[in-house]
Amino acid sequence: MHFIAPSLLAADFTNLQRDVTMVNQSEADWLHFDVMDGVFVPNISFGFPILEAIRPYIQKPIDVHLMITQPERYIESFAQAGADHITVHYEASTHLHRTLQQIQAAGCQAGIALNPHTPVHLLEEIITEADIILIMSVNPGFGGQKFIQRTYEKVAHLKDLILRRNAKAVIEIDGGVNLENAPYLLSAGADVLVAGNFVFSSSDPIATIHKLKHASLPKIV
Ligand SMILES: O=C(CO)[C@H](O)[C@H](O)COP(=O)(O)O
Repeated sequence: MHFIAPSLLAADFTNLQRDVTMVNQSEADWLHFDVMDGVFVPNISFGFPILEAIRPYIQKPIDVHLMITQPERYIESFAQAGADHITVHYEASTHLHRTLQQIQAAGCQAGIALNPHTPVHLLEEIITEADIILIMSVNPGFGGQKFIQRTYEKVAHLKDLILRRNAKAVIEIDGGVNLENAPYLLSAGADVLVAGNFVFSSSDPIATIHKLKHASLPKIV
């Protein structure tokens, strides 16, 4: 069964406790937490104070996605603030092998994110060290963007690489995920679906999470 990770970026920031409670009551598996620095991506989101504020209330693992330059400078701080997983961008970390070790030494699961233009084959020498590979299915920086169709093929390539190298990494998809593309992403090999606006802008977020959680593979006729 796949995992669902609602993205806090799309929550109502004037009602964070209500939205975190909704995630607790839902079938969501993780809470996705997007950190943007205004340099690696053209937007600034939130950081340590919000993570520390929600940590006592959220009952699910917090999946921190660092869209920041030189992420290695902040690994221990995010772990101390309550992160369970820390994902850094392939494009942002010069010594990625060392950064993954740093994340795991801090007691967190270590992830690598790929921008839409970054090919999967660049992971060949590092795939066995990662716990999570996050495929960006939009250009990072903003919620509510249109899903990039080419993602399906990329997920299938990544699944092949994971199987070929006997790696343990799970495949997470982030950006524009909805009930139309979810079955095809799962069919291509996705394990975790991040969903921001599709969940938080829906009239019944708990029901929307339920539908994503029970999305089935497309039927072949
Ligand atoms: O990483 C992100 C943006 O950079 C968000 O997690 C992602 O965009 C999810 O939001 P939505 O489901 O609304 O596209």
